Amino acid sequence: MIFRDGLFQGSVIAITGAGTGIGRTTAIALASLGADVSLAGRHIGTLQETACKVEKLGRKALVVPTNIRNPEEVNHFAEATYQHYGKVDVLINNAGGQFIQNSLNLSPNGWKAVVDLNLNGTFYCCQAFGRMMCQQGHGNIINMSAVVFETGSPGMAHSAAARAAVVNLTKTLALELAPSGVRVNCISPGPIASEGFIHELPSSQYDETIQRIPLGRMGTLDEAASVIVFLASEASSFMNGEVVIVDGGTRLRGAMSFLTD
Ligand SMILES: CCCCC/C=C/C(=O)SCCNC(=O)CCNC(=O)[C@H](O)C(C)(C)COP(=O)(O)OP(=O)(O)OC[C@H]1O[C@@H](n2cnc3c(N)ncnc32)[C@H](O)[C@@H]1OP(=O)(O)O
Ligand SMILES: NC(=O)C1=CN([C@@H]2O[C@H](COP(=O)(O)OP(=O)(O)OC[C@H]3O[C@@H](n4cnc5c(N)ncnc54)[C@H](OP(=O)(O)O)[C@@H]3O)[C@@H](O)[C@H]2O)C=CC1
Repeated sequence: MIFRDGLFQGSVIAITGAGTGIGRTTAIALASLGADVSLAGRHIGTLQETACKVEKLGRKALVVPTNIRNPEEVNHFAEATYQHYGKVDVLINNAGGQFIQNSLNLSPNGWKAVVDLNLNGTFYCCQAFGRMMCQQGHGNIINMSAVVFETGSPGMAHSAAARAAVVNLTKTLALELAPSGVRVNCISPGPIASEGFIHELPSSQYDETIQRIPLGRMGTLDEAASVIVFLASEASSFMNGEVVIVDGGTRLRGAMSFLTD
């Protein structure tokens, strides 16, 4: 990490999807820079593994198993975090995902599950933590989109639509919450070599995906996490309602299809 030691000393940071991939890497990076963290996700086992790593760095970690598709569980995540730490400086809405399917074959429930996760879940978290941040008079929310928000993406209609909505939600919240001292930004990654992405990507598409990335490789977990760390830090203090694209230039080549037939 190129950030200075102790950058987040005294900060409390809540992260969703913190048991794996970009969320886990970000939580550990922030803890290594001094932050105490509150970790959410559905699976307690992976969250506890992240918590162990955070505690080995000498920082505190609260584990709150949460399905962000459920607004009551999200409210509990926010309340438990505030009760435990007394404040939250930054919320990172990292949890998300989808499955690849042709639009015409998507079931209503499949569409709903992905929109619920990526858009509604993000909104519930923004609302629950945003209320508390506005009361405390400061805060910083970082949402997760995906580069497909801009290009569209065959095989990802549900996710691309939800990610575009997250960008718009970010802008509206940036305007609504700014007078209360809360800023809201968004990161939009392209292909990042997380286990989740590699697992979801049909193996027959691996080589083609790499070829489509102008930098000739997928981004690393650290390369996604370091942009989130920047947005979480005061180095970005005059950024609000912004979308930071981290895709090695992938979007410049247009929409990427994930369909195999
Ligand atoms: C240019 C680069 C762009 C990169 C863009 C983004 C990349 C990434 O996001 S990388 C992160 C990768 N990680 C994931 O995507 C997580 C893996 N996905 C999932 O865990 C799931 O797909 C889910 C979380 C999105 C939803 O699963 P789940 O909670 O288990 O869903 P339900 O059991 O509630 O089922 C609801 C509904 O959805 C249908 N469904 C679920 N998974 C699939 C599937 N793999 N294929 C087809 N359909 C699926 C399921 O059948 C249900 O529908 P009905 O059967 O009609 O009830
Ligand atoms: N890797 C990439 O190329 C890109 C990734 N992204 C996005 O970045 C984020 C992190 O992805 P990445 O690290 O790659 O992949 P992962 O699959 O490792 O991360 C997804 C995380 O979301 C959590 N999650 C899923 N559903 C829920 C839910 N209902 N409630 C709470 N948590 C949930 C998962 O934990 P659990 O299963 O325990 O709930 C998991 O930790 C995701 O939003 C992803 O869509 C965006 C663009 C590109």
